[in-house]
Amino acid sequence: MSDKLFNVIGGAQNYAWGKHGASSAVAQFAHNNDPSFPIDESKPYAELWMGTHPSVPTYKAVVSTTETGVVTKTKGETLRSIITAKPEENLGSKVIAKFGAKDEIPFLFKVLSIEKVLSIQAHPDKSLGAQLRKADPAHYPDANHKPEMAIAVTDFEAFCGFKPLKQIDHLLQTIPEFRELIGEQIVKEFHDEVQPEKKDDENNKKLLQKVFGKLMRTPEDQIASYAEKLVARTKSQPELFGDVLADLIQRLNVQFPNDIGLFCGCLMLNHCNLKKGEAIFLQARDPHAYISGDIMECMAASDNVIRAGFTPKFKDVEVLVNCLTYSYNDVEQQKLQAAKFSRGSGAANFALYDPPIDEFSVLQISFDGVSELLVMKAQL
Ligand SMILES: NNC(=O)[C@@H](O)[C@H](O)[C@H](O)COP(=O)(O)O
Ligand SMILES: [Zn+2]
Repeated sequence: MSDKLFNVIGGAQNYAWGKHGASSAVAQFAHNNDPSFPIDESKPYAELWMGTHPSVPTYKAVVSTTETGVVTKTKGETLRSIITAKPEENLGSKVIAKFGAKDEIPFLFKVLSIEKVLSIQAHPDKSLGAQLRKADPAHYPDANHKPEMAIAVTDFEAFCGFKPLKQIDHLLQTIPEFRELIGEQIVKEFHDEVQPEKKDDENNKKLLQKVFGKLMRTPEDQIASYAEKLVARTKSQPELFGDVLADLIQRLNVQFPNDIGLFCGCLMLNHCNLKKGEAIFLQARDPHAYISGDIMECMAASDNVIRAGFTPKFKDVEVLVNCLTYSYNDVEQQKLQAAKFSRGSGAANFALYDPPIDEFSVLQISFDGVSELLVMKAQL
């Protein structure tokens, strides 16, 4: 086998929101790849990283077979050191010229297995990534942007992007707790001035930022008391929300009681459901939060996350409120359709997930359920 095609051993992240033990796709994939990977039923296995990001090294697997024919794998050198040793050979001059690095691949590839909702978050673009890294290196581990794509491996749900403005206006008009938190003046301004039919309109985005900013700057104790009333209303007047939204608020309230995410996520962001094989693409500065399911995720090589709700981790509310795109769209527009792969042939089925960025595309190769491979390449 070519020395350029080799098996790697990725690294797992045990974030609290991950599925536990062997129910986690992360634990299954890691153990299937490396039988010495221990699975502890009491532990969450949230992410499996494969890439050259220094936060979680990936290793070349050293495969050996014992006299009795048992295949064992041990960690060899890191993928980062292999690339650094021969950058031209391993990355190619075009990738080096395009992305400027000689010690890393331009993307990071992950498996995520989600039991509890992830943080309401966004990721910086390149200029903000560099600023955050310089200003706050403790919370921002690199200077890169982090556009990302999620491909559903099982049924998957997520918040992605702001709801259509008409839906937000309707919720502001009909849900007292939401209306009172935002305040009559902004609610009226939004209702009178917003023009939902206008796509990508600057004034619409300013009005949306006013609503979101007012909400996100509300003191936590005030949020908690309003959230308690909101959850009670989903039970006393579910018709105001619709069954799906009422259920979602109740379900996430169990995970993060009286959290601001019940307002900024459930009432302002699109609730997106993906079937296996469907995908969403999140530009830098798009608000999102993954809710449940197993996915393959590919992103630019970064771990910069700007959080503001549904999380015990560091929240950077002002940075988030000031950086978002405030684009708004319906759920279907958020999905990324797989394209035909013209160079594919033979018995396999090919699906190309090709987002509008340079760092990666993802090619899914499946052999009628026998096995599926996901291959990435930097677009040049
Ligand atoms: N949208 N998904 C991602 O960005 C993942 O790659 C991140 O690693 C997770 O969002 C991190 O989530 P927490 O900050 O632990 O809530
Ligand atoms: Zn994200």
